[in-house]
Amino acid sequence: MQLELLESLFDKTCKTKNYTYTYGTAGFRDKAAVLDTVMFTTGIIASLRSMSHQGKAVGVMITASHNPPMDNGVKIIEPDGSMLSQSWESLATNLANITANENFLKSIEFIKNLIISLNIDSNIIPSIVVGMDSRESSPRLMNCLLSTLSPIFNAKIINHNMLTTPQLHFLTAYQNENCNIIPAEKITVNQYDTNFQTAFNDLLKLYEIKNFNNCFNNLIVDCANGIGAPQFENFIKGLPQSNLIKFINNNYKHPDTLNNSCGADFVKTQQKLPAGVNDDPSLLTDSNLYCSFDGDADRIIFYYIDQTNKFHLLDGDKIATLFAKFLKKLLLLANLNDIKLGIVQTAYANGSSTTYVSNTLNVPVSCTKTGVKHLHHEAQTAYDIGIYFEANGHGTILFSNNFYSKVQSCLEITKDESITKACKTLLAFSKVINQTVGDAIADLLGVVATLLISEMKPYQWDQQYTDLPNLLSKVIVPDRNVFKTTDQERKLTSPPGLQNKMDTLINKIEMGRAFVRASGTEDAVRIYCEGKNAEDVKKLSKDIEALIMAEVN
Ligand SMILES: CC(=O)N[C@H]1[C@@H](OP(=O)(O)O)O[C@H](CO)[C@@H](O)[C@@H]1O
Ligand SMILES: [Mg+2]
Repeated sequence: MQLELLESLFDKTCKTKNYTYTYGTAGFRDKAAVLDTVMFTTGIIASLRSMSHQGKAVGVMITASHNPPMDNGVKIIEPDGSMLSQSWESLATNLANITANENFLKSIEFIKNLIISLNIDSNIIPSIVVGMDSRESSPRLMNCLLSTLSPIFNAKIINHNMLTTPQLHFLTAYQNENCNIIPAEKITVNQYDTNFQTAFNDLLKLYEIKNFNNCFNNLIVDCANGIGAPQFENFIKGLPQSNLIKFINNNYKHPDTLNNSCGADFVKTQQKLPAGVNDDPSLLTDSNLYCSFDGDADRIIFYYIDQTNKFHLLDGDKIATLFAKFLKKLLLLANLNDIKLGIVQTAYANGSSTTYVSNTLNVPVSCTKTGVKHLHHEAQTAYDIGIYFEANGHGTILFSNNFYSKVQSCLEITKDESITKACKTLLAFSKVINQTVGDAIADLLGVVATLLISEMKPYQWDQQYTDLPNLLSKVIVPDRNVFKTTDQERKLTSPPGLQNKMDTLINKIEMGRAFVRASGTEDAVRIYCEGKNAEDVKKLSKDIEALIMAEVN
């Protein structure tokens, strides 16, 4: 390990100094112009992480998801495909800030100490799997990321170039799981495609479904002008009825259009159709199902329009309840009552969805802090089938070992046809889902399969419960770090006194609920409000915004 090369390698690719990086909700995110240094140090941290896992492959994805085109970011993926262990977040942040603000001897000292304290064998060769989204800055930042890997660590690098975040999560895990049978350099996105195409086709075969028109005429996919466009366009070549899928906002070769008036975040926060749908009147009918990916295709939300052209959102909460109802029915059919099914949400989940899950579906529901890493952890530890979704469409389902062994043994002993079919469906469905992370493509397959098997149209799916009117907005403040929260981010502890003032306003409106927290991905403070009446919600949101502005100015 040639750590003395650090400074000369840095000077070749990076220039940002005297800058403080923070680790946000999903890794480092900032203006692309200042990210060179943190990319450089992330390559080092990823190598050390791989070495601490005996050289197993660790993934690094360059993306800023739903953020505007001039932003970018980076996240590290654990060998099993999950997000970087939280105990390493501060190590990654410290190395970035030492390198940006002190001399290189300090960075080298930090790395050496880390190797000693974590008992890392420095003879181990790290293995790194990298990918990036379609942003203009991504290739330059990739260069910074890769710059230390060969000269310092002699690392094995698999570069998948442009692909979606969940594809990289899946392929990182896949490479580790198959390291004895498939050489790493033979692993491409084709393995991802084949895996999920086969899973989806196998599930539909169980029900002999050949025609999708019982549920929708066309599926309109808004790709946010991001990397999801080429990846999903290629993917659908292996699907039946792919002629029913129409693309909008698939202009990924023009990165300046990324997330611009389109994509999951736009549609969810604006609660309206994205750009591009109105350009072609033939796309606008009440018999279509619509969906939007975000910029790196790890989120998806659905929507439809009714006969009066009114827009109806089917967000992450609706996806979670659709899956919960479907899976619970299968568990009941198979008498698998000891498999624990539950839903994990954040405070942004619509209050109606939480009531519906607890009171109508009779399914347990947990609430965690914002950020997939928190939901994922809860789903994994609390349930055998842990369905987790953020309201914005970021989520997946985790199936435990207990789930697989119970379903498998039920399948082996039963002679009952309907129990057999329910068990086979559960197993096949679990393969359609990307269990490493939320995945727009895999979640889309899961939703379409559920609708087809349940013979449900979008408006019938929507009938599960009615969303309470709600509003998500953001305000820019001089220092968002003064906003500190407790109770899974539902209550402010700082600035002092602000929560009490908010409570007085919230208590005035019927079924009022609101909270404020600092964003972990943008330089802003988010305000969420809901209540029985849309006008009250609007007013509450404005009043809270005014409180915040009075507090910080
Ligand atoms: C309200 C909201 O949608 N917050 C998003 C957003 O986080 P913030 O910390 O709120 O900026 O980006 C995260 C990463 O994509 C996502 O996990 C999260 O749900
Ligand atoms: Mg994303």
